[in-house]
Amino acid sequence: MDISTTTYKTSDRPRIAIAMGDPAGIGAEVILKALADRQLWAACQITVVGNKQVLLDTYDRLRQSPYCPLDSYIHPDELNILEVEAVRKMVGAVKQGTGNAASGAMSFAYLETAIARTLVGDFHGIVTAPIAKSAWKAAGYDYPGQTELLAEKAGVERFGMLFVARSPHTGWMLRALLATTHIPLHQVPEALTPQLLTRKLDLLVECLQRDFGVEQPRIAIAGLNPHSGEQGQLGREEVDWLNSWLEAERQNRPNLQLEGLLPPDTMWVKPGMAWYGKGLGSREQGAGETRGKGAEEQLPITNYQLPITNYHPADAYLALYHDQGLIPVKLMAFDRAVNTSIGLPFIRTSPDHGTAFDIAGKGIADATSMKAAIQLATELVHTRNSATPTTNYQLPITN
Ligand SMILES: NC(=O)C1=CN([C@@H]2O[C@H](COP(=O)(O)OP(=O)(O)OC[C@H]3O[C@@H](n4cnc5c(N)ncnc54)[C@H](O)[C@@H]3O)[C@@H](O)[C@H]2O)C=CC1
Ligand SMILES: NCC(=O)COP(=O)(O)O
Repeated sequence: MDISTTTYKTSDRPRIAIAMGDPAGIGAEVILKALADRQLWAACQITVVGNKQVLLDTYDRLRQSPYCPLDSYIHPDELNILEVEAVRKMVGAVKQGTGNAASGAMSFAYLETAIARTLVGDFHGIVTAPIAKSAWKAAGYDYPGQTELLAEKAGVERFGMLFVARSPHTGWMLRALLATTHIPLHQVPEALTPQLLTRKLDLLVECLQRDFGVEQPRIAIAGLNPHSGEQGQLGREEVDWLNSWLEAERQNRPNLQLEGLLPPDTMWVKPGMAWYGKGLGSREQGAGETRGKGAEEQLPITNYQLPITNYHPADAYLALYHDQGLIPVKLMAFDRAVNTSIGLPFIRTSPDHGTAFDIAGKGIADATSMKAAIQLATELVHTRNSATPTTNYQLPITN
C-alpha cells in the first residue's frame, strides 16, 4: 500500500478524529499546520477533539511568529472541533512548555472521548497528537502511553506499536515493530518470552497482509545482545531460547521468510541503504577519489557498492525493545515516521515525536509527521473498507 492521501467522493471520505494531545505541547500547532494542506481535507473528514481556546491561542502565536507564513497554518474557525466540556475550564491552569496535572487530564479526556466516539461508529480512525506520560501520571492516570489506553478501551489484549515511514529519497517503506515498548531496560529480558514474540509476529503478519498487501512478507528479527550474543559469549538469551523460538516459527510458517536473529546494530544497515538509496560508499564519487583539502580529509572515499540484490531490505523489522527500534527509525525518519497501533478494531496513527515542550509556543514545530499520520490513517481506513481511491497525493519531498 502506498502512503498517499486521495480525494474521494464525500460519502467515501473516512471520518478521522484528531485527539489534540497535551495542550502545553506542540500538538495544537502541528494540527493547525498539517491542516493547512488542503489536499488532506479532500481525502478525509476531520474532527479535532480538543479545546478551541488552546487552538485560538496557538493561532495567535503562529501569527506573530517570523517562522510561519500565513498560508502555513489554518484558523481554528475552519475546523470541526469537538470540545470536551468536562475539562474545558482547566485551560487556565495550562502553562505552555510544561506538562502538569491539568494538561494531563485534558489530553487524557481528549483521547478517551475520541475512543468512545470511535467505538460507537462516529469515526473510522483516530490520529493522536502527542501526550506526556508524566502529565497523565500527575493527573492520576497510570498508563505507559496512549497505546495501552486505546487497547484497554477497545478490549483487546493483542496489540502492537508499529512505526511506518516512506522514504522521500527512494519511496521505500520502512516498517518497524517493537516487541516491548515502555518498560525499563532491565525488565526487557524478562518481558521477552516465546509467547510474546509469537503474538507480535502474528500481529505483524496480519497487518502486513491486510493493511499493506504484502502476502508473503520477509521479516527481519533482531537479537537482543551485542552481535546477537556471539554464541553465548555476550549474552545467553539467543542460545538459550531465541534461536530455537525462531527455528520453530520458520517450521510453522513456511510461507514467510524470517531472517535472524540479526545483530541488532547491523540489522539497520540494509534499511538505511534502502532509505537513502545508497550502497556502502557514495555513488557520486569515483573510485579512489578524495574529498577536501586538509590532511585528515585526504582519506580515499570507498566506492564499494553492494550488489543491489544484497541490500534488498525486508518488508518489516522486529526490534526487541524500544530504543533498538526507535533510534534507527528516528535517525532515518524523525520528520515523517508514523506510530501505528496494530491489533485494534479501528485505525490509530500518531506522529512519531513527543510533546516537544522545549519548543512549544515558538512556532517552529514541523508538522510533516502529523500530516503523514493523517494520510496513513486515511489510507488504512480505505484499505480496510476496500474503497477505491480516485486520485493520488504524496507528501511533498520538500516537507
Ligand atoms: N505519541 C506520543 O504521545 C509521544 C509522546 N512522547 C512524550 O513527549 C514527551 C517529550 O519526549 P521527548 O523524548 O523529549 O521527545 P520529543 O519528540 O518531544 O522531543 C525530542 C526533540 O525533538 C524536537 N522535536 C520533536 N518534535 C518536533 C517537531 N514536530 N518539530 C521540530 N522539532 C521537534 C524537540 O524540540 C526535542 O528537541 C515525553 O513526555 C514523552 O512521553 C514522546 C514520544 C511520542
Ligand atoms: N516512543 C513512542 C511513544 O512514546 C508513543 O507512545 P503512545 O503514547 O503512542 O503509546
